[in-house]
Amino acid sequence: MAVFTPVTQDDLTTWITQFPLGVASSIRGIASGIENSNFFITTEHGEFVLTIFEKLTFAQLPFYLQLMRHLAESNVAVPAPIANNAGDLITPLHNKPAAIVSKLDGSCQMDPAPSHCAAVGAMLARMHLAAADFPIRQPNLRGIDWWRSTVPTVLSYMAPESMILLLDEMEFQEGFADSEAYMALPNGPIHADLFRNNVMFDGDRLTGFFDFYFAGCDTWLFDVAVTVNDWCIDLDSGVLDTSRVCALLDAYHAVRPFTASEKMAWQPMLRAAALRFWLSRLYDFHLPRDAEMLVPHDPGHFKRILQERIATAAPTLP
Ligand SMILES: Nc1ncnc2c1ncn2[C@@H]1O[C@H](COP(=O)(O)OP(=O)(O)OP(=O)(O)O)[C@@H](O)[C@H]1O
Ligand SMILES: N[C@@H](CCO)C(=O)O
Repeated sequence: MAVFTPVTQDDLTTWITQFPLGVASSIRGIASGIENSNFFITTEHGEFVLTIFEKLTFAQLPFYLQLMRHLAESNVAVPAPIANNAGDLITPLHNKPAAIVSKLDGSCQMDPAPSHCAAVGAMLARMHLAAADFPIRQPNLRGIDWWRSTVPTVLSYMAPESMILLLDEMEFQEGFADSEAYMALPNGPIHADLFRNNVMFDGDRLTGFFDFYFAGCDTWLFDVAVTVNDWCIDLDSGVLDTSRVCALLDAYHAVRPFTASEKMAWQPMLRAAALRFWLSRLYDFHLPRDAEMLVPHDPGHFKRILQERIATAAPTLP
């Protein structure tokens, strides 16, 4: 159960008066999710999602909420943040930052077909283009600087064979990050965590991307690689499914054509995207916040994906 900070109906009834949403009639904790406390709330104006941020600070949050507002205003389907009567998108609740956003219709597609991957690829490209003129800059907080500081922390928990893989990959990624092809990659605000569980579909219609709380400025190709590494694989083996990869990449390319430098950087970027989630899962597994409340994601899943990307070339970019 991922409600770290409980909110009662009484808490909500008082707090909601600062929003133009009328009286709140219900609140229900959302069990899934590992980062924040999430609730579905119903008010006189409809259904919304209330999030209490457990780690992100008041200083970091404007980037995410303003980005979602910017995208929603650019007709990219994402939850629209609701401002309170003073115009603030982030307001304290139980001494933590909290926000209300619109609720997306539908449910997550956990067994995607090529058509779902194509819808995700096309919208990802539209999102990158729409976010390009977003004025706030905040780095991807799970980028290479975070990898550098996290590797020494997790190494002591790892078996020798995994340590060697991790250290070798870090060395490879340091070289990649210094390469001319990397420096030439187009960048801007990215979602950075666009897994199957962060996209809603109503039937076959994509109704929105959500959970922007790992978003940051980074290369667009990293976002594509994170997405492909989750949407286009066999979950047991990590092996890429060519038809889903091609559907996603072709649909992305039709909206925002890949550049020559992106074509050169594709294979190492898939490895970078695997490394990022192997590392965060290792960290959460060995240094859990509250061991009683969470079943940590399996780090071995992304170790397998990394090994597979090293061993087998992915379909090339169109
Ligand atoms: N705007 C929204 N509209 C509809 N449902 C939502 C929305 N935001 C969150 N949810 C629901 O809440 C669940 C948890 O949300 P979310 O993924 O943002 O949590 P989280 O703690 O950041 O999780 P994680 O980082 O593990 O993905 C989602 O799986 C989804 O069912
Ligand atoms: N998508 C991440 C969880 C954080 O949102 C993972 O699967 O490790």
